[in-house]
Amino acid sequence: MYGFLFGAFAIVFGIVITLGKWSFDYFKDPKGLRRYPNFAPFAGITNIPYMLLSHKNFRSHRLYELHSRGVPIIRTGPNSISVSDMRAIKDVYGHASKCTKDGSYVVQAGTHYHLADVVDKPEHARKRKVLSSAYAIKNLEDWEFKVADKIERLIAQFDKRCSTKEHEIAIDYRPWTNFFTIDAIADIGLTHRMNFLDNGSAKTTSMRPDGSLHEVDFRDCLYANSKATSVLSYSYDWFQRLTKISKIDPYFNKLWKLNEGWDGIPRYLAAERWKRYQAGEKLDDFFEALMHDRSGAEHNLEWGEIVAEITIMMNAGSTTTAISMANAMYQLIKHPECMAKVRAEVDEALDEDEAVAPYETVKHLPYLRACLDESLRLFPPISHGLTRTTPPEGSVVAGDFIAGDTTVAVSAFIAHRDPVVFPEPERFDPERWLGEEGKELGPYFIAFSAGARGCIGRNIAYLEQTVLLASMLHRYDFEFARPGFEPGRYEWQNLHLTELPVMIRRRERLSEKL
Ligand code: HEM
Repeated sequence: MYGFLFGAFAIVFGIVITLGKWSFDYFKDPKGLRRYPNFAPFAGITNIPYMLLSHKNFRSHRLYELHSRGVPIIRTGPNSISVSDMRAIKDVYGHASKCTKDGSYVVQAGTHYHLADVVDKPEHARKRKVLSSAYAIKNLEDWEFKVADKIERLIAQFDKRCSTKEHEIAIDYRPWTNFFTIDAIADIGLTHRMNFLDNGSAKTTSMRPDGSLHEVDFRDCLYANSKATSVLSYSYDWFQRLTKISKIDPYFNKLWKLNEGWDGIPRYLAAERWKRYQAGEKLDDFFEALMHDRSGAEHNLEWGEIVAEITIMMNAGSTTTAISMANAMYQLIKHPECMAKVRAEVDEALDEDEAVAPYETVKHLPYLRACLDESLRLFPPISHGLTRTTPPEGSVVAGDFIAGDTTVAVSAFIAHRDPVVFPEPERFDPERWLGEEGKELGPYFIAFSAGARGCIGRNIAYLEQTVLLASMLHRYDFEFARPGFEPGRYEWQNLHLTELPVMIRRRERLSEKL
């Protein structure tokens, strides 16, 4: 009885002390952050309101509403701010910026950092050098046949699912874009066949730490990680404890279990590829570039680092591009005048019976690229503000001095809606990207972030998106399976669209020839 009372008293005492300290820090305000409005009550005292926002809502949309009222800097947590002023892009992410990735990357890292979560600048530069040969445009064009192979497999599936005058079939385009990008990156990166396109499913093998294997769903596992970390990673100091505590909740418990399945997928893929490497197979892929440079000098990476790099490649290398492909198709179906224009451009460039668009032929089609960029502008697959910390001496961000070790973030979703740079920001308007005026938008387009930590996979993303979209539009007509369809949007670590139910028909001009 006394033990129970003592325990309850200790918990209440702990809560009171913690709340007291948070409030004391808030009013003491050593960094001068109280001058910025809180996005919600208590946001200046604790990260809990932002974590709740992240759990329940589209956080960048909420911040956008607040910034649109003419507030350039909003406090999102005791030590974090969201900035909508476009000058902040250069100050926070630019090559000359002294800001670095912040604690949210550190708490989510595994035993070894990978290219995307390493914070230390020299260590990042070392990794980027190793990986840049793998991601170089030269390799990329050599690997185009791997992408073309995936297009052929997708076409084989879509041909079977085409609607006809007699028989209408609705398919969800969204998962197919994911099967496509996962199959493609596994082949480019590891010469591994996932066969998701052939199977129409993301079932795959995961390896437990003890080496035993089990079957999991790639997308379910990866998205579970994305959902859980998009909430909990905003509490840096408490992340590990919250991860344990959150397992009491059935929702989070399920996510963390699925996340174990996710950890096992790159572990399995790395082990399989390693066996082939050990057996002396010479394969032309990303893994080979991880092992040694072009002259054959070994990189001698630790096993944990190799698995970490494969993890980020399979994650960042598939999810973002798949979302982007589904969004572009959604926008084009929704805007038939843009669809007609881009299709005319593609048809003009391709032979009538060409099924897979060669990259060389379609990569410079201006309207096709403009459609992709406009879709990325409106719904950037990484939409939330990427968190950076100011250097210890502080830094000027958008004209304001921000004290050292403060988290600052500019959301692509918000920046891309600045009406001065992007007039009528909610309008899908590919024309804005054309000509000289279009080129001037470059510094404000941050779908791939910017500076030294900008996306290394951008070339792969454009290769896959351009070839896929051109091939699809050349072969099929698309329409929403439900007239007036609008997708739901979930913002986890990525901004997902729920589904994209469409009907596909072989274009008459082409099918007549068969
Ligand atoms: C449309 C597709 C893509 C979009 C919108 C995108 C977006 C981004 C963004 C915003 C970042 C910065 C992340 C941060 O600061 O936390 C990033 C980094 C990165 N992306 Fe992508 N990405 C795409 C495709 C890819 C692909 C296909 C790959 C790999 C094959 C890839 C691999 C990476 C890696 C490794 C980084 C970390 C780079 C570094 O810190 O040096 N991405 N990407």
